[in-house]
Amino acid sequence: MTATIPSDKDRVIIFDTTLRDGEQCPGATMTFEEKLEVASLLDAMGVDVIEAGFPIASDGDFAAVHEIAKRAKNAVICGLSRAGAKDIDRCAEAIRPAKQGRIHTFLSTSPVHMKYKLQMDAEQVYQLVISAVTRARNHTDNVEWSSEDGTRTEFDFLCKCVEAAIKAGATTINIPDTVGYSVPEEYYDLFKRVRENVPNSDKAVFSVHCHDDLGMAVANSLAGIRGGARQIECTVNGIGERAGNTALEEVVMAMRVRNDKLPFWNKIDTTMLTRASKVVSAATSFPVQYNKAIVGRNAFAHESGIHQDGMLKNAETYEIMRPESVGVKQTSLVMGKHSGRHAFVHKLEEMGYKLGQNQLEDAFVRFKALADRKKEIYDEDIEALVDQEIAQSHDRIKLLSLTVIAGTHGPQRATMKLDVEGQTKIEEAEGNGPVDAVFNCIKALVPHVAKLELYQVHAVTQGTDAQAEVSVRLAHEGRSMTARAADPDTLVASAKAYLSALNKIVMKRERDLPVAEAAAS
Ligand SMILES: CC(=O)SCCNC(=O)CCNC(=O)[C@H](O)C(C)(C)COP(=O)(O)OP(=O)(O)OC[C@H]1O[C@@H](n2cnc3c(N)ncnc32)[C@H](O)[C@@H]1OP(=O)(O)O
Ligand SMILES: CC(C)C(=O)C(=O)O
Ligand SMILES: [Mg+2]
Repeated sequence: MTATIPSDKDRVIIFDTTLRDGEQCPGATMTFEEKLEVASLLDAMGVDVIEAGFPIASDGDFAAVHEIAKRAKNAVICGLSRAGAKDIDRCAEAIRPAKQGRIHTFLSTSPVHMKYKLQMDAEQVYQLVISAVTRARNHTDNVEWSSEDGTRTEFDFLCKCVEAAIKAGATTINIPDTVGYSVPEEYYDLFKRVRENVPNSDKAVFSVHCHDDLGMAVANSLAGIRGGARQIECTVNGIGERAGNTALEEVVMAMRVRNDKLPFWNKIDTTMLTRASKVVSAATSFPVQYNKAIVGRNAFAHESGIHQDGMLKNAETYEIMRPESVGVKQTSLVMGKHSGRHAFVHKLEEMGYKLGQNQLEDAFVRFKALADRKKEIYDEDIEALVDQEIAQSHDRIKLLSLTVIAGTHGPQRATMKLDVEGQTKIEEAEGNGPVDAVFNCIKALVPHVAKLELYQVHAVTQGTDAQAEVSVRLAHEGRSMTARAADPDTLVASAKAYLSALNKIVMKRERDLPVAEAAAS
């Protein structure tokens, strides 16, 4: 097999605008320190161009761009500016310390933007494109020009502006889908046609910049690359104006995983993607949706039994990339109501349990019952459940059912059904509180002289649906018997814990006496 050497013509420049377009979305403002942290991570991750801010916007934005420009080791540091002298000069000053700096100047070219927003005619816009790029070019030879609202721009006018911008010295031409309006075929076509129609198009790198208003930012970006663009403007976690920008982690992994259909490459160290996502989420306080591609908490998690079984047999059954490739330690098989026996056994083995077939079957039935009632099943839940299963397998007294009436109007009343050595017994009792009623039921069903020494309740995990773990200590014949039981219902856990302690007493004596006598003695 011959290894394919990636060629420069297929190299895609990753232009990250998390700190500029990303920060533009309401609520995502980052502090100076947070911006430095994000920039340093992007630089280390292999991002080619970091758009660090919009220097004319505020002194804070200027300072952040300036400091990032000083610190960047590898990336080109870029600042955004409108098409005016003041903006461009301020931007040039901000990026000055960078080893490699870029001025990114933009101007709207669509009829609606020109008429209503800029209140300029096409000729004025055309002249302003030339003067802005020329001014930027006087500061640096790395100039990007964007035709804002490019996808709603009249085609001939777009080509005319692009040609003029390149002639004036722009080295990168960005045609943004500013309002997320385009569809992949159309965006592909746009780049193909602009590059074919603009005579000097070979003198610039073309760039895509997509918004996700119709959920097509990633698909559109990749279509633009197929159409000849070689720079993708994107943000970590896809944050940005309105519905956001193209998600960096998604385009990067799409090109890695589907290189057969998208034969392009980039320099990103993909093992840093998850960390970048977490850092940006923390800096912006924007949570990452659980099912977000690549970096969502469920991106490598499986709860359904059929999927878990497949994953245990071969990871390729349900995963198209390895979690390690994006910096996630390992696939997680989440135990829940959709899990099956294969995953349950695997989980038990991981936790160090080896159960016999019958015990396993019982534990699985109880696990399913618990999962039906509880949103998240933690390892501690399974531990409590299996420990109980093991402890109860030899029990002489078993709880069959329990109903308790509690509330503000006492006395509280419990109805309990027990299996006592194979015999079903039912009793009803009142008490001073529901727990007392439950324990009185037990005393009525299995009369005994053991005294309750301790009763304690803990939550196994957090949340109002957490299992309650109850400890009970009974004093009998000068010795204490302690037992624990867990259940999402505190009263059921209380009954089970009491019965478990009682069972221990009974077991001690059962070789000599029948159960009722043993308990009564
Ligand atoms: C598609 C995009 O993402 S574009 C980038 C959007 N990002 C931002 O706007 C964030 C930073 N912005 C800001 O801090 C402020 O808007 C500033 C500092 C840039 C300007 O503030 P102000 O001077 O108060 O103007 P304001 O924001 O109210 O209006 C924008 C002005 O810029 C003009 N303008 C808009 N785009 C451009 C452009 N590319 N080139 C020149 N002028 C432009 C508008 O026509 C309007 O001009 P007017 O004042 O003559 O009507
Ligand atoms: C400034 C430009 C590139 C932009 O963000 C857009 O058009 O969406
Ligand atoms: Mg944008």
